[in-house]
Order: sequence, then C-alpha cells, then structure tokens
Amino acid sequence: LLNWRKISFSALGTGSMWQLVTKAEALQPVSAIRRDPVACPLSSLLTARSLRPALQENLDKKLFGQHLVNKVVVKAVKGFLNNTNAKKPLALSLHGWTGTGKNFVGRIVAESIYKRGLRSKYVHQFVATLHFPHAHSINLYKDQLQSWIRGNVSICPRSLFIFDEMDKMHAGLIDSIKPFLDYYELLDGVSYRQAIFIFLSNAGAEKITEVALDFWRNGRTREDIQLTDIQNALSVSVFNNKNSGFWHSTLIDRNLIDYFVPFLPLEYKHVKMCVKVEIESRGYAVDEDILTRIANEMTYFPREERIYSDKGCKTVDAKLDYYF
Ligand SMILES: Nc1ncnc2c1ncn2[C@@H]1O[C@H](COP(=O)(O)OP(=O)(O)OP(=O)(O)O)[C@@H](O)[C@H]1O
Repeated sequence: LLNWRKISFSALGTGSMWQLVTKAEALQPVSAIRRDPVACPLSSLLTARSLRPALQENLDKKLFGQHLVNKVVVKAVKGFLNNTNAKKPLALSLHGWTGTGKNFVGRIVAESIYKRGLRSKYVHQFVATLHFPHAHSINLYKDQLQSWIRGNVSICPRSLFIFDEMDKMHAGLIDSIKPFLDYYELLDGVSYRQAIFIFLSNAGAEKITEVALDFWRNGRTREDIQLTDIQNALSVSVFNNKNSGFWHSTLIDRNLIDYFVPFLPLEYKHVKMCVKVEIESRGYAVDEDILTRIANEMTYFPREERIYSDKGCKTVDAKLDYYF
C-alpha cells in the first residue's frame, strides 16, 4: 500500500528527500500531495482546550480497565499541546500485553488531534515486521526512515508518528530516530519540537502482569495500582531485556522517552465490555447470554486463577462473527 517517493524542498535548499506516500499518491505530482484539503494542525490552531474534552471523554468512555493509561496519556498530550515552547517532541512509549488497547489508544490520540484520525496525511504508522523486515537492509531503512520523518515534519510540524512492534525493531533503526527526539532547536533547518512519537510494544508485559497479579493476590483493587508501582520496574525490565530492540537503545539511555505508559492485562469483565461494544457497533441488541458465552470462550491466565485474558480483547470481533 505504501511507496517511497523522492520530493524536493527547494524552499529549504536541502535538495531532495524521501517521503512515504500511498501507491495512489505516488502517481500524483508532488504539488497535489502537498495541497491537502485538511490543514496541518499547527499549535496556534489546535490547543489543548479544543483537544482535551475529546481525548479525555473518549478514553473515559471507550478504553476499559486502563486507569493509568487515561491519566498519563491525557496529561502528556494535553501538556504538550499547551506548551508553546516545547524543547523536544513528545515521545510516549506504550507497553503491555497483546490486545490491551495500545493501538486503540494510538487511534484515539490521532482522532483527538486530526480530523481524519489515523487516515490523516499527518499521521504515519509503522509496523516493524511489515515495513522493516530484513536485517540486511537496515542501512537502507535507516536512510529512508530519517528522510521520511524529515520530509513529513517539513510539511507538517505537528505530525504524529506511531511505531508498532518496537520490541521487534532493529536497535540500529531505533537509534536512527534518536536525533529527532532530542532537544535540538533545528536539524538541517527543520524543527521537530511539535511532533509526537508514539512507540508500542509488548516489552515489559510480564512485569506489568506481575504487579497486577500481586495486587490481586493481596486483595487490593486494580485501581489502587499507581504508576510508580509499575514504572521503575518497567523501565528496568525493558532496558534489560536482550530480546527487545529497546534494551540498548539510546532512546532510554538519553531520557528521550517522556512517558512510559503501562497497559494492564484485561480481566473477564473487561472482555465482556468489549463484546458488548462490538455487538452494539454492529447494530444488534445486546444479549447477556451471548456476552457471557463469548467471554467464556476466551482463555485466561495464570493457569490456576484464570484472571487475565491472554489475547486481551483482540479476538472478540472474530468470535462474534460466529454468533451474528
Ligand atoms: N482496554 C480496552 N478497552 C476497550 N477496547 C479494547 C481495549 N483493549 C483492546 N480493545 C479492543 O480490542 C482491539 C484490539 O486491541 P489493540 O489492537 O489496541 O491491542 P494492542 O494492545 O495494540 O495489541 P498488540 O500488542 O497485539 O498489538 C481494539 O481495536 C479494541 O476494539
């Protein structure tokens, strides 16, 4: 679906760079791409005041069982958009078990800033295994990725970059993003200080689950879990995990990640809530019996207690196809 195309920026005098566009766009002249009907949301046009209700409201209403995520994401995004003098771009690192809502939150953040959400030309999503699959092409990917970020931020300073499967991303590639996340005022004439980077990964999921399980076993409620209960353990475990591309990345080394956002594993009751939303979104009446049957079909861990859904809410929609 995506192609790299070479574009030139004569105004910046920087010659040409690579930009990632859809295949259809690659056939159009560059001028057509840059004439986007939806304006790039500059900070003067979009303030936290216009964003906050939508972001907070959507997270409160749509995201289940993630009280820490709500708090951190709203604070981070709101604070960043409010700051007219940001010294660096915003970098959020979302961690947690599969199907717990990381991509979902990326979508909600995108929708709160850009009219077209993830479909906006100013939102760029990358999946490590899909876009950077070959270790032997790492140098090519590095050049392309850097040119792509530079090209797109030149067009729209308030660009959003979402990197999925960070734990499967080559460490060298992660390091190549580093200059853009740093405190530079300008890099080759481009400022990255309005951009937002969101990194998604499963790295640290076991640690997060351990903390949640500890609370559960001690009879404490999930909502009692504080960020500090998880955050230190998370950054250490992500750092020390040799299988995760993050572990020796200078992103963490140099404190370029502003917020670590932990996603808790989802429980039976959250799965039921997801099923309910999915049934409603298909326009069917909610039937308690079907809710229970689908939630019961999911598998839960640990083996003895069976508290957390091992796929989160991920396969709920596929299971519904059987009933409707
Ligand atoms: N906490 C949640 N609250 C409400 N819905 C959720 C939640 N978590 C997941 N879902 C639903 O499940 C779908 C799949 O979740 P999502 O893709 O966000 O998981 P993920 O954490 O990114 O998983 P992975 O690590 O496998 O990429 C979402 O589109 C959403 O419909």
